[in-house]
Amino acid sequence: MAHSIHPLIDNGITKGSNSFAGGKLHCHCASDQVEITLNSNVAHNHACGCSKCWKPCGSLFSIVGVVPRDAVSVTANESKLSIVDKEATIQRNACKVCGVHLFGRIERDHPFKGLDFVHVELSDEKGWQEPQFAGFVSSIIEQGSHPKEMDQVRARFKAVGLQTYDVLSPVLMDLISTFTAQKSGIRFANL
Ligand SMILES: N[C@@H](CCC(=O)N[C@@H](CS)C(=O)NCC(=O)O)C(=O)O
Ligand SMILES: [Zn+2]
Ligand SMILES: [Zn+2]
Repeated sequence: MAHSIHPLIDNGITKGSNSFAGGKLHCHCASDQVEITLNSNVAHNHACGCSKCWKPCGSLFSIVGVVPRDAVSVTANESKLSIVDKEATIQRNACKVCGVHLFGRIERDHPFKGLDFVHVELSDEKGWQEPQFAGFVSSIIEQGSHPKEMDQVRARFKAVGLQTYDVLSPVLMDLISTFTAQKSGIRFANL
């Protein structure tokens, strides 16, 4: 298949480092780059096929992970940031000039509130957690991928050892449903 899944997947996955404690992200501008400093590695790093997550040019998927929002600071050119869609659950802060998304933040009541969504390929440092799974895989059809190519796309994730899901992984879906249940008044013993 001609299409790139994502540069961090296409040629096999490079494992991250458990001792890696963060680094800097930069947008794609040639000058006056927006710079984000992360004082943490990412968790739940994954490929996302949805239409809203930022993808590098020519790739079918985004790679996105989370960090505690307290670990995120804008350290240069903050004035170039703007929120892509203020109504979305994840408020994606993008560079107004190059379009790269620097971080996504949740302000409403949500199981992932307190975590920011980031793309570690925007960093030159090595050691970031490697992708753990692929989510929202079927969503690439909504952006024009042919339905008959989906088996091939899923096979390419399997070939590098990643499970594919059409929403999120079971761990994350269980977290979301637990939050929803607790909000409705259900109490779980021994959680
Ligand atoms: N099929 C839809 C799925 C969009 C979607 O639900 N994306 C997920 C994964 S990032 C999400 O949590 N979205 C919340 C948001 O974008 O604010 C699309 O591709 O646009
Ligand atoms: Zn930029
Ligand atoms: Zn997404």
